[in-house]
Amino acid sequence: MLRTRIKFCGLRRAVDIASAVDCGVDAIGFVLVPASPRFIRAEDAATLRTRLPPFVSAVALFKDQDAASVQDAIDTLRPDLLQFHGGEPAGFCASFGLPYLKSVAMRGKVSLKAEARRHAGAAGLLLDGHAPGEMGGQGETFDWAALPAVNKPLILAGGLTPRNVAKGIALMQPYGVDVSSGIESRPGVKNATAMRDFVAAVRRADARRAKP
Ligand SMILES: O=C(O)c1ccccc1NCC(=O)[C@H](O)[C@H](O)COP(=O)(O)O
Repeated sequence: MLRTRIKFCGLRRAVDIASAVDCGVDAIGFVLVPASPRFIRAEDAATLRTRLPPFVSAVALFKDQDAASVQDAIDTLRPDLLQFHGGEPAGFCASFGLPYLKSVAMRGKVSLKAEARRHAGAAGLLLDGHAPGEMGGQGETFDWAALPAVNKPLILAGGLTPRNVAKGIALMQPYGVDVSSGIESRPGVKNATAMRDFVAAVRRADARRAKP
């Protein structure tokens, strides 16, 4: 059976980490972008990271930060995966020697094939609903349609909620889904019921996907 991978992003509280892990999430994103309302210091993220059991990954998010700040945060948090949300070139993203996701702002004209070529070294592309240059975590969807075949895992993000995630999975058949504001009470404060409903909706969509 297909299993859409699930990442919850922008967690800042131990209680939210515990709820997310209980739901069966695959990855937790820590937003290390100082301008974000979900910003968490790498030291605090490292403390929360100790609560992640085996097979739940820690993802460190950055947006247009300099190499020294990114490296400092990596040294402190020791994430499994990096996620770059700005205009970072492929060479910069790859220079830290860790697998990375590159976000693609889906507002405007985008060629996913060109992005996949540009970021040939990326572990995957994260398709987000905001405009180029904006921060992620805006709760904005984009025009969902069948995805072109690219030789990279594609992660659907941007404005997902427990109510619409099944539709996104059915239309786009992504490798994974990523959600932040759709499972929040307010920025950085997650809602346990919404987290549970989100995972349940993904699993129902997976069960439908598996049917011939
Ligand atoms: O969440 C932020 O504040 C943020 C700031 C700067 C760069 C990225 C950020 N978040 C990324 C994400 O949370 C997700 O990858 C994605 O954008 C989905 O967010 P949402 O539309 O709120 O579900």
